[in-house]
Amino acid sequence: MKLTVKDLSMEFEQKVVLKGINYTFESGKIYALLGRNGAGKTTLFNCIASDLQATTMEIELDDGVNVRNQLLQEDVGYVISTPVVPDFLTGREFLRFVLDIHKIDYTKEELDGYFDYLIIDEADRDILMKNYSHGMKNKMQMLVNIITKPSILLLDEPLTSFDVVMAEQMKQMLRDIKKDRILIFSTHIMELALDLCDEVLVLHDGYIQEVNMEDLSKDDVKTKVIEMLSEETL
Ligand SMILES: Nc1ncnc2c1ncn2[C@@H]1O[C@H](COP(=O)(O)OP(=O)(O)OP(=O)(O)O)[C@@H](O)[C@H]1O
Repeated sequence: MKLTVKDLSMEFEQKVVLKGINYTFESGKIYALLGRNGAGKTTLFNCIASDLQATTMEIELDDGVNVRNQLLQEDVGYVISTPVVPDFLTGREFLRFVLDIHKIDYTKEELDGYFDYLIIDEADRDILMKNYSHGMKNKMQMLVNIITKPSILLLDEPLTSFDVVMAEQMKQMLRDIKKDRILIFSTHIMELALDLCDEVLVLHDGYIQEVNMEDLSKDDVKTKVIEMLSEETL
């Protein structure tokens, strides 16, 4: 599967944030998106997820059989660092709701299996999610995206609230699912990008540049990324 983003620009009233993004993302790889604060990483995700109307953008999704020029809502999963879950539902009610609307059959054991997988304590499964910690809300958000299997998964700094055990488990899960999905992962943690991701992309001055990592050590890549992000303009 391939997702091609062409001529993506995004201009807010006072500021041009994205000037011309052209890139083809492929399934089987995890892409790290690095950029300075305010570079436009979230804006880029919002445009791909149609949460924002880009000023200009063309899209091509090639699943190997068909090519489409529009993304459907179910094509894109979006995990944001500040998770939004319905506070008035318990974790179990929310999960049931998600499974029901996606017409996925489940037994009580399978439902508990999802919570077990995410290491959500039995005592927490039937309390309102408004009482969940930030990390627990994030887990629920991640779980929805595991269950619904969107072709494109946008992850905006998703691991920062997870404890070390959960973060490792999530990294492994992302490696496991990358074969059939396009995964784009924004982070400020360079070690995480280099550990988890197959390609490193730098968003700077409104454009994306791929970091050629061939024959480079991790330290060399880090130096290169910092140099790229420090440039006044590309
Ligand atoms: N709805 C909006 N209206 C006006 N300006 C916006 C809007 N959304 C984002 N911006 C501006 O776009 C720029 C990019 O913001 P964005 O959140 O995409 O950056 P980011 O790379 O995700 O930053 P960070 O790493 O700090 O999270 C910022 O200058 C921001 O103020």
